[in-house]
Amino acid sequence: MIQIAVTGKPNVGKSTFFSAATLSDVEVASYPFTTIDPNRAVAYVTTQCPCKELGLKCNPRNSKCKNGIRYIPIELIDVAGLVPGAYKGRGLGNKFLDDLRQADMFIHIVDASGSTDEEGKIVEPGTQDPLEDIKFLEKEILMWVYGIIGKNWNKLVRKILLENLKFEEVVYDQLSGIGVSIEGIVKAKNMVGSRFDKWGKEELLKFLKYLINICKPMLIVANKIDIPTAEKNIKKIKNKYSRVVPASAEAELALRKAAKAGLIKYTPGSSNFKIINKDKLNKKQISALNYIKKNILEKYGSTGVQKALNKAVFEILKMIVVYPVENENKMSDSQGNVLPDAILLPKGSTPVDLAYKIHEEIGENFRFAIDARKGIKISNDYKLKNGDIIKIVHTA
Ligand SMILES: Nc1nc2c(ncn2[C@@H]2O[C@H](COP(=O)(O)OP(=O)(O)OP(=O)(O)O)[C@@H](O)[C@H]2O)c(=O)[nH]1
Repeated sequence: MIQIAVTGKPNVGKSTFFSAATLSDVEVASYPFTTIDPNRAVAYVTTQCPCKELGLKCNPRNSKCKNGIRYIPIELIDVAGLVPGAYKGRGLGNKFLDDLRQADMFIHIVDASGSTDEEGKIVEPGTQDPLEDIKFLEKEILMWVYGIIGKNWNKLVRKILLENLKFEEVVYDQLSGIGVSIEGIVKAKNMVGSRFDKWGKEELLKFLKYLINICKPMLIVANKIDIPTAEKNIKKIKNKYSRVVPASAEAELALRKAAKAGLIKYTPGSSNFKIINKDKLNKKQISALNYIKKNILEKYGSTGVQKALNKAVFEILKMIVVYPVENENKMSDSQGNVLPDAILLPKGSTPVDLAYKIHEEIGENFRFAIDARKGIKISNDYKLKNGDIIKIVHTA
């Protein structure tokens, strides 16, 4: 399953974001992994389920479908203990970096309203610059990676030259534990441009910065947009960073709780909700809902929480959703479950990649694939598209 680390200094709303993202009124009881441990839980990305377009009633197994929206599980890791100097082991530094090691990317939550200082203490809104928090996290991660490879750098360079080794393979050996790839190393090296044996500390840091951006991409969630001072700061953050989603984790949590309690009808990510049980709401609750509607949903289009998850998976990690079926006429598995599984795959994946993702044996015995919508055989180098329904034909 895709793993996303949720990071940020204390009091920015990490736990609120985490609770909101992992609270669902879609029936999740059948998932044994809903709460993995206190710091890990299952959240969802959402996409249109093909059931609506095909006029079918689906019976999902690995995901859920509600009103034609497919909820596909991903794992969130709540990474606590980020304080300056984490890379030196301060605070829960090592735990923090260890969590990050496993993640495919991270969502960095900042207090866009500027009301928490660098240690996480509450201050007057608008007094703290959220850009400082972003720079600080980038530095922590960079120095952590530098700590792994920096002290041996000259030795490694000599080894590459003397033994005629490949740069990317030697660097990969050093850094594979933190989830980097050979392609990422080559790309980052090319981005620095100059010859690696001439690099000083500055170039090495530059290389590592590029490498982190490629292998551990970051999405910034500019939280607390319900506080007016956030607006100006969001412009500032967006001027400097391209991957930013304004959000109000608190508003999303309130809406999901109200939906779960049957008070409102609300689809995460949408720009509205409908009150269905007004009698059960008190004046304060109605006024809070009105505030959310006017100051968040109408102004920003959504609370940003679901948008952040979807952007992380579909835009930053570049995933697509493919639906494997065994019976291409009924769009079902062998037991008749229609569109049973929604599989997340990297863009550019081919039918054989899907086969391996379903099961190693199916991958090994792969023969060809059929596009179930068109009922035709597709070539083995066909690049799967988002929403494709595919039958894999394999030897027994
Ligand atoms: N106004 C506003 N407050 C929020 C929002 N999200 C969280 N908060 C508040 O910010 C405070 C801190 O939220 P938490 O979710 O506990 O923050 P955290 O980052 O997990 O903090 P630590 O557990 O200390 O690391 C709480 O009082 C939340 O109610 C938001 O979107 N808007």
